[in-house]
Amino acid sequence: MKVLSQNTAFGGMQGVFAHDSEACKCEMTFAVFVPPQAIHEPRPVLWYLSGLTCSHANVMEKGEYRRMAAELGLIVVCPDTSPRGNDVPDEITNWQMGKGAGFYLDATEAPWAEHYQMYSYVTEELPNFVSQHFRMDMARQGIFGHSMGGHGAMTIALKNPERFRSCSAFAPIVEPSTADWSAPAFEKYLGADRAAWRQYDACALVADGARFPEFFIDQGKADGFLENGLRPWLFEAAVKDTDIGLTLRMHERYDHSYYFISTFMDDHLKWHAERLG
Ligand SMILES: N[C@@H](CCC(=O)N[C@@H](CS)C(=O)NCC(=O)O)C(=O)O
Repeated sequence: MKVLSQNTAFGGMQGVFAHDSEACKCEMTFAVFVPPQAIHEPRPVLWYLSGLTCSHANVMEKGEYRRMAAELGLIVVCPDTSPRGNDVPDEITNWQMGKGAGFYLDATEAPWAEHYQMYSYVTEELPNFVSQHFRMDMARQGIFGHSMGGHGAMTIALKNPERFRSCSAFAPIVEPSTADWSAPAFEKYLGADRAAWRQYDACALVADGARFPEFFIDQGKADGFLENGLRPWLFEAAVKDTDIGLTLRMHERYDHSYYFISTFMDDHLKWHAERLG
């Protein structure tokens, strides 16, 4: 593991690390916050998945999670949003495809499939790797994220309910297979057969029988992507006649930015801590 930076914060450690990923066939960078309690005992792990155009750094710099994570004793891991490097295909002028837009899926179509294996990377390779380096209690894992990362968190929780005890999201894309800003990417990554898209779509997963005990979603009403990209009411409708719990908070005046995320970050950390023990 390459140490890119390590800084003391709130008695714990904020680090940025890199490693060679087999799944993505490139070097991947990720951030880990280790709370002071992890010096003495393994602590619960919270995975934060970021949105389009982001790397590990956006939430680390603007998410304001460290004070509360240190207080609650939560390890927070922030992966990148796509494979990186000169060998990795991209659409340079399209921020909704390629680098920074991995959508937390395993691509099956050329030329994307060779590197864009973000589902396997985030659910298998990275957890196996980081748990060897930090004092993590892997029996207590939660997952959350923003926008494309909210989609990632919700689909990963629905597909792995035995693994995660808690899931929440800021402004998630709840039905990416029908949203303007994700359906074109799904077609390129997964091909034209929409049946293959359903495993990466929270609403479709619920319709197909996937279950997770409860979700917590915060959404700003002044978010410019609300109507065409995010549409949390679709998830509300999807879970309506199921036993899936949903706390959906719609906030006047808040937009899609990290000003919104950081405002409600403490609420999300507490939600997870209550369920992770
Ligand atoms: N580049 C897009 C905006 C993309 C965007 O808002 N990305 C969100 C995630 S979907 C984000 O977190 N951006 C990085 C940041 O705010 O630090 C645009 O010009 O409309």
